[in-house]
Parts: sequence; structure tokens; C-alpha cells
Amino acid sequence: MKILNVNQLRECDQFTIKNKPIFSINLMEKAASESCQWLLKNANPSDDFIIFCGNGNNGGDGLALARLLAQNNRKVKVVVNYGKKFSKDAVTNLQRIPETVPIIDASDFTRGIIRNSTVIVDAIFGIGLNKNIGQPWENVITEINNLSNRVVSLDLPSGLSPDGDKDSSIHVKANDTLSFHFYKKTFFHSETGINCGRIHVLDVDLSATYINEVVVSSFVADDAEVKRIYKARPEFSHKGHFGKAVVVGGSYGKTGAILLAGRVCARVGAGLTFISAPECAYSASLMQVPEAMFEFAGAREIEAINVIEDGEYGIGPGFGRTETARLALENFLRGHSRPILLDADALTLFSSHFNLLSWVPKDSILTPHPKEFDRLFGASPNSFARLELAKEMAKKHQLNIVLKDHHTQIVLHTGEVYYNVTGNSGLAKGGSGDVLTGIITSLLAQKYSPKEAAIFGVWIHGKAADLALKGQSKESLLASDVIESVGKVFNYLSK
Ligand SMILES: NC(=O)C1=CN([C@@H]2O[C@H](COP(=O)(O)OP(=O)(O)OC[C@H]3O[C@@H](n4cnc5c(N)ncnc54)[C@H](OP(=O)(O)O)[C@@H]3O)[C@@H](O)[C@H]2O)[C@@H](O)CC1
Ligand SMILES: Nc1ncnc2c1ncn2[C@@H]1O[C@H](COP(=O)(O)OP(=O)(O)O)[C@@H](O)[C@H]1O
Ligand SMILES: [K+]
Repeated sequence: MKILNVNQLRECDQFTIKNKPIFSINLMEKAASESCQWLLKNANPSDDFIIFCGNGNNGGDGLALARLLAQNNRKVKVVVNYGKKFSKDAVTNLQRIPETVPIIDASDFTRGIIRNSTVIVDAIFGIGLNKNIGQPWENVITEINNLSNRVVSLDLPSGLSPDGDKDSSIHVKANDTLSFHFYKKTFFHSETGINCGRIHVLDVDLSATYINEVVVSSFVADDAEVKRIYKARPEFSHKGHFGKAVVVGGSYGKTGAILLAGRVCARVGAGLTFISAPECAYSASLMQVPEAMFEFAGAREIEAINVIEDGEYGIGPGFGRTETARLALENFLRGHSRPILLDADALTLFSSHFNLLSWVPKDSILTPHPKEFDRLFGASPNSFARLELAKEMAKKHQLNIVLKDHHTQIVLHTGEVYYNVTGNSGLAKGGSGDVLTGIITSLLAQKYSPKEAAIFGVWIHGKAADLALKGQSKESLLASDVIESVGKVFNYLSK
């Protein structure tokens, strides 16, 4: 799914009004009606509502919503700012408010009118935010944030900007955000996403022509995207059709890392899996992943990486950071030209020997967590800036960078970014990254392109963690549980 920037969101709105054609007031009615349906379904039957309505079209959505909730016999109040001119459609909806709905001026608002059962609807600002929020809304937002009531924001929490670049210093903290038609970039970055709560994208029937034609560089890796990538396994096939995956690492003390990678590699469907590790990993490998072949790579640390003909490589989990390991990596890279995956220790070795990067085959995949990324390319003040730097580095070095996070960003050297939406905080544990390495390596072996393998692999990883929660909690989830859930992920895909 495409992610539009604020200018494109506006353009889409205008294009829809002109070409569908539809009156802007009816588009607003659709947004309000979808929001009303959502609230009726998701709020408790005894809940009442207070809707804070700004003077622009976000406020207009809120005013229309108040009428619709009242028509559904729900108790509702609205708070508006009479001190400022309303937009044309907001005025129309203000006039349509039934007499039974109390209207309170924002400067008279006190928290005393809010009961425990009141759902707060935030329709103060949407995508039109263009400066820091002043009074009366600053006080109101501070009060809202101090209450423990459920807060539902329309389109996005007031005070945040869709692209995350013009946020007001004060903003609403929502439990749920009802976003109209699209995800917005701001939802996916930790600094801002934390204020958005759960995201629900409501279809407001915008122009399909515009959406198909608009050129964007950011996408959500949603189910539709992943189903386009997934290749079902043909029955008339043999192991030779599904490639050779080689995971390299597992030095003494970190053997588990490479076993996790090797095990999931086999589970994801590689025709043959090789675990290339020091001898100290041999018996554990035999016991834990009997399906994999063992490639001797040293005694207690990686000394040399054997070349397996036509093997696709994932290098890094427990690789070690010694000079011997670094030399082994350099020698391997000098002789290898197909895209590989590099993770963990392998990436850290690059930080101290940046020239190694020039030996990495074009179109390879790096999978750093934020600290590894910063060590490699320099620190960034926040995740938005880190993403921009990742885009620059991906292009410069012709590599794909998987920036691991709650919403992992797959940054392609072509300039495109895919945000992942699967996964949960149960993954915030040692071993999760090793599993991701194994998944992506397995997909590379099965001839998914590096772009496909990165997007699909990150999605599988998160989806397996989500499905594993059926029998586990976020606290108890282990990397091994994620591996055991991979089967459910493919069953979900082939349904
Ligand atoms: N996309 C779609 O398909 C659909 C979009 N729809 C809805 O429209 C929304 C966008 O509406 P919008 O353009 O009127 O902007 P909105 O956010 O209401 O605010 C603008 C107003 O706020 C003011 N203002 C701005 N910043 C301020 C500040 N910091 N502090 C104080 N004031 C500030 C600014 O006034 P100014 O001071 O600039 O004159 C202006 O009056 C969108 O998010 C969605 O909810 C749906 O109805 C239909 C489908
Ligand atoms: N809160 C979270 N929500 C979703 N995914 C997460 C979360 N925390 C971690 N992850 C995922 O778990 C993995 C952790 O990788 P990494 O930090 O390299 O772990 P490891 O300890 O295995 O090296 C990444 O894929 C990351 O996106
Ligand atoms: K809002």
C-alpha cells in the first residue's frame, strides 16, 4: 500500500472531489460515517462521547460524527472554538448539529464534564496542521492527555504531522487512530507512533485512479504486497528447485545464534541448508538441526568461509569480531559476487574496517538494528533522520538496508522504503535477529530477489511472532517459538 505525503494527501482529496466527482461535504460525510460505524462497533454500548472539533475539515469530520452518533441514540457533546472562523464544510456540519447535542466553547471547557465512561474523540487538527498549537487548544490537549479516558483521534492525533516533520510541541496521545484511507509515515516511527495507539485505516472511497497513478517512494508491506511476492511451492519439484542456503557464524559462546538461523532456514523452505560454523558448534548443530549440513569453518572461531557452489549466504549471527574472523570475511567477500545478507557481528566488523563495504556485492542486504546502523554509518538524532541516512547509504553503496525496529524499514538502493506492519514486542529479545537472518537467507536460496527476500522475510518474521502469541505471551515468546510458527505463516498465505 502506498504512503502518501501531506501534499499528495491533499491532491488526492482534490482529485477525488473533481473527478469522481463528489462534493467535498459528501467526502466529509463518508469519513464521519465510517468513523461512526467504527465507534459503534468498538465502544461499549453505555459509553458517551465528547468530540473536540477544530475549525478546519478535521473539525468538520468531528461535527458530522456528532450528528451521526446522536442519530444512533448515543449521548454526545461537542467542544468547538468560536474564537476562529470555521472552514466552509465545518460550518455546514456545525449548522446540522441537532439541538439535543450540547455545544461547548473550548475556552469554557473543564474536565468536570467528562465522566469515566466518556470516549474522547479528537477532531481538532488533521493533516492541515501548519504551526505550533496555541490557545485554547493547548490547554484542552493538556487536559485530555491527563485524563485516563479512551482517546480516539480522527485521521491522526492532533499536533502530529503526517510526514513527521512539522509536529507541534504539544499533541494528543491517542489510544486509537482512525486514519482516512491511508497509513501515514508518522505512525511507523517510534518517536511519534507511540502517540497514535492502534491504527485503523478506514476506506473513505478516494479516487482509485489517483492512487494508482501517484508516484511515491514509501510503502506499507501489507498482506496484498506479500501475496504478490509469495511463490507457492509446486508439487512437481525436488530439493534442487529450492536452492542452497548457507548461514555463517556461531563462534564459541554464540553457537545458539547460528543454530537458530540454520533451523529457521530449513523451516522456510530452502532445498538444502548449510551451517558454516566453528567445530565447537558441530555436535549441537547435529542435535538441534539434523536437517542441515555442517561446514567446518574453524576451531572455536570463524577462520575461513568455504565456498559452496550456488550457495546463497547469510553471514553474521555469532560470527565473532576477532581479526581472524574479519580476515575470513574479507577473503570471502573478495571472491563472491552474488548478493548476500550481512548481519550482527559481520556488520560490526565493517564499522572498524569501513573499506570492507566496497567488497560487498551490489544488491546485498544489511540487517542492522539501530545501534549497529549508527556504529556503521554514524549516529542520528532520531529515527526519521536515521531513515534519511539509510536511504543515502543504500543508494551510495548500492545495498539494501533493513533497519530493524518495531516497524522495520526495508530501505532499497532504488530509493524505495517498505514499512513492515507485522511483529510485536515479544521479539524484543536476543535471538530474534538471528531468526530473521535465517529467514531471508532461505528466501534468497529459493530465488526470491533481494528486494523480495527482504520485504517478505521481515513480514514472515513478524507474522510468525504474531501467530506464536496464540500459545505464548509477549513476555514468554522465544526465538524458537517464532521458528515453530513459520508453518502457520505459510498456511495463512496459501489459504
Ligand atoms: N483526505 C481526505 O480524503 C479527507 C480529509 N478530510 C479531513 O480533512 C482534514 C484536513 O482538513 P484541513 O485541511 O481543513 O486541515 P485541519 O487539519 O482540519 O486544520 C486546518 C485548520 O487548522 C488551522 N491550523 C493549522 N495548524 C494550526 C495550529 N497549529 N494551531 C492553530 N490552528 C491551526 C488552520 O487555520 P489557519 O490558522 O492556517 O488559517 C485551519 O483552520 C483531514 O485531516 C481529514 O480529517 C475528510 O473530511 C474527508 C476526507
Ligand atoms: N518491539 C518490537 N516490535 C516488533 N519487532 C521487534 C520489536 N523488538 C525487536 N523486534 C524485532 O526483532 C529483531 C531483533 O533483532 P536484533 O536486535 O538483531 O536481535 P538479536 O539479539 O537476535 O541480534 C528485529 O527483527 C526487530 O525488528
Ligand atoms: K485529529
